[in-house]
Amino acid sequence: MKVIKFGGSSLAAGEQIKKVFQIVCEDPTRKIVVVSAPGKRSNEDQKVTDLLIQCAEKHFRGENCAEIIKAIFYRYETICIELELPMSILESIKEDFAERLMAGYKDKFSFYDRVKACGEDYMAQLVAHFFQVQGLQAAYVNPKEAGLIVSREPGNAQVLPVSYKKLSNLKEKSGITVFPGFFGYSQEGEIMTFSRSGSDVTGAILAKAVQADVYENFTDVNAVYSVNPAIVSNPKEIRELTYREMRELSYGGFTVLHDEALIPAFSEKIPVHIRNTNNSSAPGTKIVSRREEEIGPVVGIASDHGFCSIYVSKYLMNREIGFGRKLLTILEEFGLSYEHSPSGIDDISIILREDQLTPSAESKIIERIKIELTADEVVIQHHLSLIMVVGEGMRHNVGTMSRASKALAEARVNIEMINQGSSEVSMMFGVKEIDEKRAVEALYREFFAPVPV
Ligand SMILES: Nc1ncnc2c1ncn2[C@@H]1O[C@H](COP(=O)(O)OP(=O)(O)O)[C@@H](O)[C@H]1O
Ligand SMILES: N[C@@H](CC(=O)OP(=O)(O)O)C(=O)O
Repeated sequence: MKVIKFGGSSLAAGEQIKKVFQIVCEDPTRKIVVVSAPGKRSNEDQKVTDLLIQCAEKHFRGENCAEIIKAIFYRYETICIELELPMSILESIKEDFAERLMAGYKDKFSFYDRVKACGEDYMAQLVAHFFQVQGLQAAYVNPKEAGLIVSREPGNAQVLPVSYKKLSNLKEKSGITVFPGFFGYSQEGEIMTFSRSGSDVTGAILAKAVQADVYENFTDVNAVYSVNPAIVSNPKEIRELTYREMRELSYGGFTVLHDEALIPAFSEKIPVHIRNTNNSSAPGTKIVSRREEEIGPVVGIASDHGFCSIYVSKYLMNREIGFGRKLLTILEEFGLSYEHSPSGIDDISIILREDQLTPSAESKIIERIKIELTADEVVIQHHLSLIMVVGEGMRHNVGTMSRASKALAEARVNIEMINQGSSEVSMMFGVKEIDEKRAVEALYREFFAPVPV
């Protein structure tokens, strides 16, 4: 049995949904279909999820949402027209939406989640209906009814282990199950979404629950490329990656797959196959435990911006028991999560996403570190990008770090910090945001091919 997930780009318009139908019909083992909300039809377009977020925020502020609601339903109406579906299906969806806006809520973020989840929920209902009209035995299944129970963390939910047993019953269902991605229900019965792009996570959870032979993730690219195609044009396609490599790369900025989507698949050793809805004959990229082909030392270079670093130095820091714990406790008390913490004898840097910090929190943090830890120096550096150079081959290959740093030096990129994961599968370079593109191009040139700059 295969679990097959289609991203927003594969569901943006009727034309795309017809391709989805063809793909599902091509293989009778494709039994569970996870869908996202309609994505962008062009670069200028908006994702339905983004429209829903704007709507929820406006409604929460007590502003008039008529225009934005119109824009949301225009997307579904267009799809119904393109698929020749009866407009009556939209009526029940519109009623449901009005109820969701009006019903009470515990807090702002759980209200947002209830609205955000509509994108996937309505898409799954339309897709199931379309499949039925085409003569396929198909049914929409709601995550609550199926037992997808998640933690009560609005916008950042995690699946609870209790879900798997109940979800495994989906295996027994006849016909095609059409399942909305991106959200589950808390134990109290509230809708909670995963973090953005979380339909990938739903697909992986279902693949684990039903012990699928493969989790197919259909998107709009022929493969996972060795570098983001928005940075380097026509980059090399990757045929096979290990779970570990893909997790590092997704975390590092390969938005093609959510980094948390690898965890359920990895624990059950279910291969993940990234494929293109617009070119289903392309071989795609397989993500597996062990790679047949020896590539490397580097398989991919990912990058992301929007980081800052808190640099703390104190003479004899290495001898002070509990220094790191106390520092992290201060950050914890401000509700901050951190990404990396490269350290030296007398100094340590904590790297975090800067959108978590406000200017006032920033000055309070600096003050507390200076006073409570009697630090000699505390400096926050903003606008950093992190570049992850990833490959299993780096573990038994000498000189990769020196090749990377030489390439960066030749491109006149100053390395702000370096960190090598203990697994030796990745190296991280912190650079200024303005240098990110140049740095990635230089590393790509060094490890893969010449890049016209
Ligand atoms: N290394 C990479 N390989 C392939 N695609 C990448 C990579 N890095 C970023 N992407 C982007 O990921 C996009 C696909 O992910 P996403 O937009 O979330 O698709 P979907 O709508 O199918 O969920 C691609 O169109 C591409 O722009
Ligand atoms: N629609 C949600 C969840 C998702 O997975 O979308 P996509 O498959 O388009 O990345 C979002 O935009 O975050």
